[in-house]
Amino acid sequence: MAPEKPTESKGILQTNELYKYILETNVYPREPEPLKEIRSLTAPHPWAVMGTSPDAGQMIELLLKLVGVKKAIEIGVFTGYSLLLTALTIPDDGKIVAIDVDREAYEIGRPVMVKAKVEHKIDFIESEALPILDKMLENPDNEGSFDFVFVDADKINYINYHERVMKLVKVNGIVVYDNTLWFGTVAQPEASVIDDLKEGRVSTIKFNKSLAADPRIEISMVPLGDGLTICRRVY
Ligand SMILES: C[S@@+](CC[C@H](N)C(=O)[O-])C[C@H]1O[C@@H](n2cnc3c(N)ncnc32)[C@H](O)[C@@H]1O
Ligand SMILES: O=c1cc(-c2ccc(O)cc2)oc2c(O)c(O)ccc12
Repeated sequence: MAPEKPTESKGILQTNELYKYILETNVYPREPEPLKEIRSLTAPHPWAVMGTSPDAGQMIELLLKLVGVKKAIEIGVFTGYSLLLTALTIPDDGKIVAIDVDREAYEIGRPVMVKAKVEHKIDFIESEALPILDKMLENPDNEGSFDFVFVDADKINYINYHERVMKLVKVNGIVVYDNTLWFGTVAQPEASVIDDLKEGRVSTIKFNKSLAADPRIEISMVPLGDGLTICRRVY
């Protein structure tokens, strides 16, 4: 049986009704209007499923506030749900470096960021993420200077992003990786996984193992959306 995609479906919860219950009681009533607007602008996009789910977004918002994030990096922007969420949450003099190869998708959400008066906090860079992270590391001022990093891009590069991100985030800073359950396939035998998900399954399993063995971080894997792994840089 093909795995269900997580948006508007139950993810790893027991039922879709339970997921609907969580959204309707806890999430939608508190979701800021500009985020609702980005969701509806994104809905017709053929890859709308990639947008951060609002329940995962709520958890990220809580983390941003708990840590008091001022400087952030986002790898994987798409139409900008998580980017706008971050921009709305950090203070007016906060900054987010947001990297994505796809400017067209970003342009779908950008008018909402302008209307919400948060665009001045955003530095969108249209590029592959790895060379940008390497370039950022050439400037010693960037080392250990970021409070928060959200990684939600090509899963096969998560291992490569992690090494760079560990140098950019400060001690006690937070890094969140999305899709660390990869549609539940990380716990399924390869033979039962559809071809489209096989490559992501292998890289996600390898990545999860490497995080679990990394002494520089404390971690918690949260079964929200498609799985979020929250890491705190310890040293
Ligand atoms: C899952 S979507 C991001 C969703 C986004 N965080 C949101 O809340 O809507 C993944 C994004 O990663 C981007 N991407 C994929 N490979 C990339 C790479 N090597 N460098 C930069 N961006 C990449 C894609 O263009 C896509 O927009
Ligand atoms: O269905 C997807 C696909 C992706 C994805 C695939 C390949 C890339 O290079 C980047 C992203 O990401 C997703 C995602 O982050 C999500 O939360 C749900 C679905 C998908």
